[in-house]
Amino acid sequence: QVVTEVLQAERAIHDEALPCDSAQNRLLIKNGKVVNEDGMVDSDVYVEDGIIKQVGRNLIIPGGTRIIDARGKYVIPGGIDPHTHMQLELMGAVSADDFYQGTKAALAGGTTMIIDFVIPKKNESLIDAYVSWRQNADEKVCCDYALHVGVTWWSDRVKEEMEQLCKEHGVNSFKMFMAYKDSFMLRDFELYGVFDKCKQLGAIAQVHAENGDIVAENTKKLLARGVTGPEGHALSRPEDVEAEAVNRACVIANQVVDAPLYVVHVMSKSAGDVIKQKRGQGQVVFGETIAASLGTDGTHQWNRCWQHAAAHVMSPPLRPDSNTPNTLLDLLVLDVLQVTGSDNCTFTASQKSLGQNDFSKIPNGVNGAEDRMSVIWEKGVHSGKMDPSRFVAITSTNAAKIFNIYPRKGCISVGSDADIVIWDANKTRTISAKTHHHAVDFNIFEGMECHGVPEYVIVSGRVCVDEGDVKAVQGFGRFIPTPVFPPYVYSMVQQREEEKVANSVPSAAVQNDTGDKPSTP
Ligand SMILES: C[C@@H](CNC(N)=O)C(=O)O
Ligand SMILES: [Zn+2]
Ligand SMILES: [Zn+2]
Ligand SMILES: [Zn+2]
Repeated sequence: QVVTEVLQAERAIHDEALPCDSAQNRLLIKNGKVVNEDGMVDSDVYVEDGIIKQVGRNLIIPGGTRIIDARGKYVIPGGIDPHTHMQLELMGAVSADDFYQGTKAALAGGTTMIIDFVIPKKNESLIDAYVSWRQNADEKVCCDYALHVGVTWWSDRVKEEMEQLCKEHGVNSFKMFMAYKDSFMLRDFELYGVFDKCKQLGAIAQVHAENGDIVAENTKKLLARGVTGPEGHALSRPEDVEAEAVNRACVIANQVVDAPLYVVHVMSKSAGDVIKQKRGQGQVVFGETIAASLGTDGTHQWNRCWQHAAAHVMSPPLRPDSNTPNTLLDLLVLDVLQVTGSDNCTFTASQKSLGQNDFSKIPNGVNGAEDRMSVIWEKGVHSGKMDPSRFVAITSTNAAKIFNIYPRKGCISVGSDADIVIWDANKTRTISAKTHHHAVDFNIFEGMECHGVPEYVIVSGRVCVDEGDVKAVQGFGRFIPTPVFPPYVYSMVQQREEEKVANSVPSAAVQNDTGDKPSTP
């Protein structure tokens, strides 16, 4: 009851905050090339009251409409970043990008919606954690957002709260950690129970896939041998420690009988190969990789500058194999992986120094929310590996479909929210901590020149990046509920269930005339 009142009160405050004077209200985007995941067309887009009202040529529009000339530019759906950690308390620090600065940075890069993670402490109520995340986010976000919820412990109460979150609070996805032993990690039998509950609820089960026991043992051994630097982090959790957990999560999800699975931050070829194999066997499993794994690699963890190396520490680690970025891009082209996020979880140099003498104490996380789309355009589209439609699919549409907010989000079509980016493919920008909008003094893509720059970023019809100038409005973003049973995820699962029922002829019916029992298969 209290929770509902808090949320209702917030929503009321929030809705007042949505200024919509007429000048902001009507927009016509002319002469652009509209790109959706299924194709591109030269077309104009008319927006009113935050909604796309018309798409086509020679549109009839009312006076007082602001006109943006998108000649020579792409008009794409606003990016959706399904993996952020704004102001997350982790390993003794709070991530530096809060919901204001982090979403401002996201906007600057062309992302118009984030999905952040509520991460309850062990034995903490999931609902209480959710309420505090909402209170932190609602008053600060500059773009729309949704929430995944972490399941960091397991009990009947957790089961009930998962159900409540799905039925009353617009949550349809839960993240389980197979690493972070002694803090968030769940055991296999617990994963089995959570996956089963997710399936009953029509929710998406997400996993952070690393073998937490092996990481813990390797860490002890490395520290005992005097390896305390950031390189120890990468050495403690090599690729096959990730791939093993991906495989185990898939096996458990399969044994739960077709529980859909979403593997977050796939960081290696080995993990990608497991997903390729499981999808090839017909398992409903989705793979997400992140800007960091596409734009840089793990060699930096051996950098002689401690701060430089520590700034690249995240989990699963960036891989020292310099072919990894290209391999993961190829998996995105092949639809082995479907989604790109940022896993934006930034810590300043002084926060990273908590692990000065012990790599296992370096707060895990890197930046990515601002640079995700430009990095992927440069590495994916400008390089000729994928076309603009595939870029839209992996940076926006697929996340919208998986988390069941499509076509409200993730496409340029009549009736969709007016979350639109006018994208200049010919313009370049050089990424730097000196110019980025993050709250940290380091950027893992420092010096990288990217083709693909957002010229305008429009959120619910409001121009929040205007000819490159970021005009973010604190608290303007809204919480977007994500409904259960996304067709993109569950239609195949439900079809198989029906088939199974239809084909499971009752045993009595097959009893032959001698009356003996049919032999069991
Ligand atoms: C805690 C969070 C961010 N940190 C990271 N990926 O290293 C995660 O594991 O996704
Ligand atoms: Zn994770
Ligand atoms: Zn340095
Ligand atoms: Zn994460």
